[in-house]
Amino acid sequence: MKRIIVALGGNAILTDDPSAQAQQAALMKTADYLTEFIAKGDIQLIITHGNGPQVGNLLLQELAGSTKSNPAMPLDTVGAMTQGEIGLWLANALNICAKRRQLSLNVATMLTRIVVDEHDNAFAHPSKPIGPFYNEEEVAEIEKEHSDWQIVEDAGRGFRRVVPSPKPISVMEAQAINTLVDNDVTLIAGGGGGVPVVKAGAEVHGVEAVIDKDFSAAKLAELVDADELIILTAVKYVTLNYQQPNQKDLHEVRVSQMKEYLADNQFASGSMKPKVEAAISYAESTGHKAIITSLDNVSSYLKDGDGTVIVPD
Ligand SMILES: Nc1ncnc2c1ncn2[C@@H]1O[C@H](COP(=O)(O)OP(=O)(O)O)[C@@H](O)[C@H]1O
Ligand SMILES: NC(=O)OP(=O)(O)O
Repeated sequence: MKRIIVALGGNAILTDDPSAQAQQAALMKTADYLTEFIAKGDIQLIITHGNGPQVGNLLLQELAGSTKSNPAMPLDTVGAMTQGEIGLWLANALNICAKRRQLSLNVATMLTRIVVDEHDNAFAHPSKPIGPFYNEEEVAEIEKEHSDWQIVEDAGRGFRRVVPSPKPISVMEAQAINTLVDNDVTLIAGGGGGVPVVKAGAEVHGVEAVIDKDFSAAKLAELVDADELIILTAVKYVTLNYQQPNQKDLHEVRVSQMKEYLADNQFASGSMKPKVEAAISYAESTGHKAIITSLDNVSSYLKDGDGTVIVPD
């Protein structure tokens, strides 16, 4: 049986409608693709997912309802809440879809803490977009109310708040994760990139940041000695000259070649670049391949290997 880590991108969870009902419906579709993949491939999946829109939205709700006797929770705690929220929906959806396909899956969601360096440069340079998109007038209003927020333009799609996104160093629940995975659990772990924590001696405490789930997925894949890392997003291929007349799909690419494309700024920061970096890091450190493709292509990938496949040199 192959052990594969998948990292689910935004389109696997959120459509235009951020209601709980719509997100659960999106996750049902996602679970349908994933259980088809499991059924066709004799695969054990370990799943991680993003939380950028959800953590930002939940933080806004916390702030809007905050009073002295019922204060808003900090970002790390809100991140943990979104692990629970999305982990719950995804586990339910996987159970339903597995039953439809007569698959016997033992699904569990693990609240995962990921150790980061409190001196990571990312704390001085927030880069992770969270929550909704704003237009220029809305940004002007928000800046009056939240002078400490950093808001940036997000790839031509509008403006979003950005928060620090330190790199994952290690996984607090490493041993528990390996125990579950070795016992054939279909594990949802490291959701939202994991809750970022720092260690000070014997103490552990959460820090206000959001880790990129693609980097956490690569860490988890190394941890459980996965055969492959698959990063699922909205596009079937990573491309060169993205959205230019000379756009070119990438199929199988060696790590050294991918590094050259990275150096050539082919991949947008905050969207495709972290995926490519995570894929390179995984392929280099494990000698296994990493795949970036679309959710709806995941079963075809199994059949014909189609998608962007990053292979070690
Ligand atoms: N070179 C590129 N090749 C393909 N897609 C790219 C490229 N550069 C930017 N993108 C965009 O990046 C998106 C993936 O990033 P994002 O939407 O942030 O990921 P996620 O699926 O994790 O939410 C793609 O759907 C595409 O719109
Ligand atoms: N935490 C994280 O990477 O979330 P998104 O994928 O939603 O940005």
